Amino acid sequence: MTKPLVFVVAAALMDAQDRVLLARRPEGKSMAGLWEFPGGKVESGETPEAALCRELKEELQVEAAPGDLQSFNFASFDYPKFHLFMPLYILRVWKGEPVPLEGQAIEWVKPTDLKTYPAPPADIPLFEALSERF
Ligand SMILES: Nc1nc2c([nH]c(=O)n2[C@H]2C[C@H](O)[C@@H](COP(=O)(O)OP(=O)(O)OP(=O)(O)O)O2)c(=O)[nH]1
Repeated sequence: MTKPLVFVVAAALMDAQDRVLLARRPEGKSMAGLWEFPGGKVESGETPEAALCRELKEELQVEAAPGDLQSFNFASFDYPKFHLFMPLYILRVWKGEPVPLEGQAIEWVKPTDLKTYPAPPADIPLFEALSERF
């Protein structure tokens, strides 16, 4: 049996000091307690960029424009039950102060400190790429 391919889009919101916004997955979700990039699954009929803007509004009350999402990197990771394909965009421009609307903790993190945050395995190379670049 082949595993499902799950298409998730994620954003590294970066502030003027190049700090990155991480969100902690709440209790009750898979991988609870791990720190991840805001984002979520692309729904049928959506572009990846529209899906990410929708997720940012739902999770963080942040308004972003698809054209402000800059492609940065991607994860292609084989989890036991599915294969994750997850483009990561950098976002530096948005409207509103991020508010955690889904019970998640959020933190602004210096790229070089990302490695100290426990994260889903798919995210580790993305944390490394950000800390090398910024
Ligand atoms: N948003 C986000 N998801 C990630 C990251 N890294 C990573 O492995 N994932 C996985 C966790 C989930 O399996 C999936 C995203 O699903 P989701 O955010 O739409 O919904 P969910 O947590 O309720 O998903 P699920 O565990 O119920 O499948 O991608 C990341 O950095 N950000």
